[in-house]
Amino acid sequence: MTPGSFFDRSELTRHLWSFRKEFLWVGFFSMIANLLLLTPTLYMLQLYDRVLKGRSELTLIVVTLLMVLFYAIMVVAEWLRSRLLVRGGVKMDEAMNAIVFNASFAKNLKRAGANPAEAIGDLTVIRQFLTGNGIFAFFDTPWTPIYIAVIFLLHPFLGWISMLFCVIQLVVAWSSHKTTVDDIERASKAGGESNAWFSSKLRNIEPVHAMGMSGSLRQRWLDLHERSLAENGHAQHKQQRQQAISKFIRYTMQSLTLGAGALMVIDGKMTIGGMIAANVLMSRALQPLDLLIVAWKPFIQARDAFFRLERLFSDFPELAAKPSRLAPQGDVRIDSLVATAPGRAEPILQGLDASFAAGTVTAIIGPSGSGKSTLARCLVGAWPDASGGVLYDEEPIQSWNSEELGSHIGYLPQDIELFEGTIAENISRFGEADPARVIEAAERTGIHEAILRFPNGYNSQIGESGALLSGGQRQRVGLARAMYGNPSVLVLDEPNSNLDDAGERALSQAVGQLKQSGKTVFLITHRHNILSVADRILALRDGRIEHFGPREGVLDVMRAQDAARNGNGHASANQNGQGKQNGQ
Ligand SMILES: Nc1ncnc2c1ncn2[C@@H]1O[C@H](COP(=O)(O)OP(=O)(O)OP(=O)(O)O)[C@@H](O)[C@H]1O
Repeated sequence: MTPGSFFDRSELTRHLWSFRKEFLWVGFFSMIANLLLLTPTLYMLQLYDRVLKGRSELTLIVVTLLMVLFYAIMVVAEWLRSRLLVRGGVKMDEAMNAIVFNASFAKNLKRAGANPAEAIGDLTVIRQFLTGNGIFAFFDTPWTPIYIAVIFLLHPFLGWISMLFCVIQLVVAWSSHKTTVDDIERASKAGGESNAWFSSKLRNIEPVHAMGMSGSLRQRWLDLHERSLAENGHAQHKQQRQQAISKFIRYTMQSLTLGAGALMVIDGKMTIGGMIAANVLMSRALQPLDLLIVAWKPFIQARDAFFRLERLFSDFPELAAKPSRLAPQGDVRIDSLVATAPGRAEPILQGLDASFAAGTVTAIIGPSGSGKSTLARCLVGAWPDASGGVLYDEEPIQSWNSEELGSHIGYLPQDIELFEGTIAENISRFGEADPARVIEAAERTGIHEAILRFPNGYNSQIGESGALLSGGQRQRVGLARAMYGNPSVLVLDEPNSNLDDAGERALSQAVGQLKQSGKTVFLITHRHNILSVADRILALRDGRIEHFGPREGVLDVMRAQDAARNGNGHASANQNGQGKQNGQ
């Protein structure tokens, strides 16, 4: 069998198609389970119409044994179909999770504002739908007509009544679902918003406490919470009213079937056994319809999740692995680099050109908001929405295998961004830790001794985002992570912002060693004492290069400009050297 056009339309549908065998088996077991659901009806008919009339104990034993056997087969069939679906769901998850991870990773890198865990959540929603009870409704509902057909065999009048009742049941359940679904969704959204708001404030509890903000924040939360309570109350009220109506109609229908059967018995058109059997069959026929209505919402959620994932895969397809290359030598060039943040239209960097030879240290300076961190992100390829380019060894950064290149880059972001785990795991970038290299990196940043003083040394857990470390320790662990494995290029965004004098000395020493071993280092800083280790300075202003050249030359020009701004106009840039240089 080849996939039909629907199953051929995307990677996701092709994966679904690969589970067709499992679905066929589930259909087969559903058929057995549903046919054997007729067991109580048949048993009852045999008891009333054969055993009791004939007063035959042997018949009773035989039909009872058959009944037990049928129930056993039915239960095994139900168990097997559940097992198949659970296994299929897990297999589907396993087949898809790496692709979902990569695609959602690529999406988050491009659009920082998007819900980061949406795609993983979507995969879970689909798996839960496929392995939950809801999907059985879709396998069981087609059997409702069979039950009704058997009722028709008992008596056509009862058959018509049961058909009518099924339609009523569907209409009632559907209208009750329709009346309540929006309110339930609003209530759950309001609850989620109120909880999310509360949790986000708990994460920043210290300033809240220190600056006495809890009263006003509590008032804001109470507003949200009260809205959530009101929405919940409203939704529950509607749900209960609908449930009462449904209950009334269901009980009435059940008894009316019995009453109609009794009428048939009085008229001599049916046996008592038939009357009771029809009643049991009626409730069997209605059961999958009930389940179908309950399963409808998860089905819609799974369908939406499915389409979202399809869109994600088509927007961020798995790219063929880029060819392996030797480690970069460390020559970096930026070529007419125009870059902006994900989701922002106006460019932040406005056409930068510069080259940085291996074995040089460049300090990137400039006022707040001038684009230093943006340049750092472009240099490490974290913000790929750039035009122009960043080239490593004269090859565009996009043409490198990003995981391979990443192992040759050391990056310390401004917010440091450590991960929950041990110190050793963080330093070794959660790869296979080489203890000697972990220690070497820690020693370079001067934190080795401090780590040894922790109760579990390098195996100490650092908590979420490194919360159990001090600001300076976090920064040094982040620096050690950047230096781990001797990368060719290091981009350190404000590496000394939390360091004490000893830390700064260790950093300067480490940068000196990196330079000597031919590494290319970028230091983004507001603090001028670290500038002494830089060979060159690149000064940014409003996303453009204001100065770029040897350290002393640029510093002289800047001093002259400062002096001119402060009224000592005689110290001009021309007297003092290079002005804007080309970075040679
Ligand atoms: N994620 C983002 N989305 C939209 N705009 C951003 C984003 N990140 C930065 N910007 C904007 O880009 C500009 C440059 O920011 P950037 O962080 O690169 O500056 P910076 O020179 O590193 O500043 P600082 O010295 O304060 O860290 C700022 O105007 C900022 O508002």
